[in-house]
Amino acid sequence: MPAVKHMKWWGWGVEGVSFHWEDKPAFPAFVKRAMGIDVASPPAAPMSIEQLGVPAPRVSDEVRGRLTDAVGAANVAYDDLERVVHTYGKSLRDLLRLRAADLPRAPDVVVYPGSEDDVRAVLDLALEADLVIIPFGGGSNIAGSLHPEPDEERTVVSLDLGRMNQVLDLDEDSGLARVQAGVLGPDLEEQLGRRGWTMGHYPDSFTHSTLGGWVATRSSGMQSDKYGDIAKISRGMRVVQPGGTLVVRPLPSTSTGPNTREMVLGSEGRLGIITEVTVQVHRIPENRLITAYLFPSWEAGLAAMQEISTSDAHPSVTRVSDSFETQFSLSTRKASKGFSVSSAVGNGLFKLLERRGWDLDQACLSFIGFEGGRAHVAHEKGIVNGIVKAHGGIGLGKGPAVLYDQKKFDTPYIRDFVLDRGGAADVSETAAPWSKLLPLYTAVMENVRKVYADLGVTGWVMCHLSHSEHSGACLYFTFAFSHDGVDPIGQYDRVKVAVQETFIEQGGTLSHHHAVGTEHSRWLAEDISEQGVVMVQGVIDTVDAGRHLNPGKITQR
Ligand SMILES: Cc1cc2nc3c(=O)[nH]c(=O)nc-3n(C[C@H](O)[C@H](O)[C@H](O)COP(=O)(O)OP(=O)(O)OC[C@H]3O[C@@H](n4cnc5c(N)ncnc54)[C@H](O)[C@@H]3O)c2cc1C
Repeated sequence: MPAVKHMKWWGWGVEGVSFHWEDKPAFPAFVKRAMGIDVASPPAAPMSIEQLGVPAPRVSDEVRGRLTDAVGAANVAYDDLERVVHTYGKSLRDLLRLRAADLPRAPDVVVYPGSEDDVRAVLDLALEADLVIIPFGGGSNIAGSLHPEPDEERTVVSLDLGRMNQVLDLDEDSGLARVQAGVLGPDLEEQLGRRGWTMGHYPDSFTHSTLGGWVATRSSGMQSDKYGDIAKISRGMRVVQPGGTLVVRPLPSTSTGPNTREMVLGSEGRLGIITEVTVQVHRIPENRLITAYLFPSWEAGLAAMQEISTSDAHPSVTRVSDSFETQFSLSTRKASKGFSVSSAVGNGLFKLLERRGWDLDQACLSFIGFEGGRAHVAHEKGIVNGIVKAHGGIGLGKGPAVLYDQKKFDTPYIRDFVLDRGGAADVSETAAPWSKLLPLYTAVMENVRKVYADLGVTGWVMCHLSHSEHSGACLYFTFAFSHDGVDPIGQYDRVKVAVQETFIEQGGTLSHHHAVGTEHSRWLAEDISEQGVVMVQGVIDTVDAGRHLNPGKITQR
């Protein structure tokens, strides 16, 4: 098979890497209190791929022959491991299904095209032989955007773009790079970095997600405050569709509407296969600085973020955790390095804050990022320091922020650790105007705790604000509980529905950056109106009348 990197079939990240609590002294007590989990309890026995009972591939000899003709025998796979890796994304539901050997339908074949001509050949075959195509990037989505419909009778082809991973052209005058859609985050930044450029898109899933996947899910990276989300970064694209190839030229702006670029963003494979994207790139900044702050309350932190968003400072990152996420963050700090509960208490900071009247259980940790020339960074930091002070916050310096920056891509491994010990954890995020954020937050926290009480489970819910815009921001909730072992998916559904319904009731969107998929599609009409769904379905039906492209996602049809 081609040398395309994939994650573990049963969890997050690369084989052999996992979360360890032994060097984090506060973690055992925290996870016991939050979820009732004993870190010393033996983990669930690892499953073998044979235990999944993967359904046999349904592919005629003729289709096998023609797929080989289209991309070469070395780039077509029928084995169980390849097909399982390409069945699900990484949502909690996906992982629980795998652990329950719940695999009603897997792709019948995985195909690795090496060029846009290969993609065209596979799509033309799909139209002629009535096959289904599901484009695959890194498989990191958490919205149920990948799995075939359970009752799909046609042959399902997973089209993995992983061989198409090159920066094709860099227009340095315009700051535009033409890039193949299958490139993973680190490979993209490495190719741009060699020439002194960056795209600046760093989702927490950066290491295992692709440019095409980001566009197809309307992704947002942690530095979106400066670089914009993928909708802003992507200027041009090429999309192989049943009727022809959609070409969106990389213009800085246009009044030609309705906008086809906007239609492809978030289309989750339903409007064709994105083969190339022309993205906005920037010279690597002279300085990159992330600073930590501590606020006396969530309300103070939120008010400060709002003021920063409308100030003359334009930080690259704005993030404040509520007190619950702050406690979680402190529990995962290593004993010996930088800022930790013990070192903070030891150096008297917390005692000083208590003397000043702080309730430390309410303290909220914040990270603000700055990028640019030295004078520019100093100027912006000065503005932010003033705003933080005005809202009662204090600066903690670079120490804790350096640690945050180093471990941000490791945090996802914690979920597998928890899953192995009878726990369930997932996230839901939304965006809403500033005026609605606090009531929305309060309602979500109350409603999740009510569900935990109804279910009789020990659970935790925490939140941070990030991705600030002029008119509002994203609230990102993480929920975790120890399930009863009998019906974890049913229990997860109760919590997830409570969160999502509260988002809609309180004026938020169903997701700020995780897309619709199948996980959020039941709230689509409430989010974009019934007429909005009619328009979206109309575009899908026009482009793909035969439902050959990832059917069932976004609109459930
Ligand atoms: C731990 C974790 C952290 C995460 N953090 C973030 C975050 O910070 N920000 C964020 O935005 N998201 C985040 N996500 C969600 C996920 O990483 C994004 O949705 C990402 O954009 C998916 O990219 P992918 O390449 O993995 O796509 P996949 O999961 O492979 O596919 C997602 C969808 O896009 C379609 N697709 C993929 N490639 C193409 C293509 N070339 N043409 C057409 N359709 C295509 C697929 O058919 C599918 O419908 C996170 C997920 C996890 C598990």
